[in-house]
Amino acid sequence: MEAGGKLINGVAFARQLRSEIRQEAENLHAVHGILPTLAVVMVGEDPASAVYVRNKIRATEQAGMRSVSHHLPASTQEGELLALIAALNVDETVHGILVQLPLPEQINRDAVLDAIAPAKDVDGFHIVNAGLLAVGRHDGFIPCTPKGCMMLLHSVLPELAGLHAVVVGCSNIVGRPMARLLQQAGCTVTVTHLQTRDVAAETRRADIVVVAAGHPGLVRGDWIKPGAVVIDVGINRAETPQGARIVGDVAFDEVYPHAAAITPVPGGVGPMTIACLLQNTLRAAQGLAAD
Ligand SMILES: Nc1nc2c(c(=O)[nH]1)N[C@@H](CN(C=O)c1ccc(C(=O)N[C@@H](CCC(=O)O)C(=O)O)cc1)CN2
Ligand SMILES: [Mg+2]
Repeated sequence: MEAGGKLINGVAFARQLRSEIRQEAENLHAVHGILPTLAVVMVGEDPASAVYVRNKIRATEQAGMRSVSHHLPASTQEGELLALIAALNVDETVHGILVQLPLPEQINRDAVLDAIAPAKDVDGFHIVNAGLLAVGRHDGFIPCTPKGCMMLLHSVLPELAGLHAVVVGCSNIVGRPMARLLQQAGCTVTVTHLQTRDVAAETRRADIVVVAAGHPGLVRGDWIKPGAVVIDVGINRAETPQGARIVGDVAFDEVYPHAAAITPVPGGVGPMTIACLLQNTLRAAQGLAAD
């Protein structure tokens, strides 16, 4: 948290983490001759994905690691993508493989994610890594966004045991792994989803609210218990009177006065996603999944 403030600064946290990763990566290279290498695979022309992929490649190189980029056309068939992944799986110079999501609709996302060798699955989306997390084992890769959310939470709440956490949203990328991590940190966890009758009634009881719903401004001021910590994972493009902006799933101006600490969008969780990807890539190169 900023000194005396309640805004959780993901940019500053991620910058510090990236500088620590760079030192470790340089050490791995200097001492063991291993240059951590991330293969970044993108299919199609989604403009937001193109920005994220560019940022990941740049961040990898700034962290003293190597990236190899594979950009396939939107018409790519599943078999072609699976063949590329099979080649990357056996390429000993590649330690981490990332397939940017979303994929075009002719491609089965789960088939692709499960084709990545679990030891190179730095996104932590492979069913083996999801399973290891689900059963409380610490030797798999943890998905980058929930991993980053946990780091930000620990920065303002060193002890999470006994707290009540509510996770709004249950995607495989954020909500589900987030709930597992919170539970393993000792929280009592409620996960809300599209069928939840009264989401606000759940969040009002929470000490920690993590929102990953993909719905701009969903969480309002009166949904938050005074003193709760709020983590906003949403990234939504919105038209405002000031022009196009990125906004979260939390109505920030309403929630800010109630919260003890809150992540902004942009500048909260997003930068941590990329920093944690670098950390997972370093761990893959070190032959260690867990931290
Ligand atoms: N294979 C993956 N695909 C996707 C993931 C992922 O973790 N792995 N997550 C998202 C997109 N994403 C990374 O890929 C990502 C999104 C946003 C940010 C970020 O830093 N956001 C900034 C604001 C960005 C802006 O202004 O446009 C912020 O919140 O400060 C990083 C990574 C879906 N796909
Ligand atoms: Mg953010």
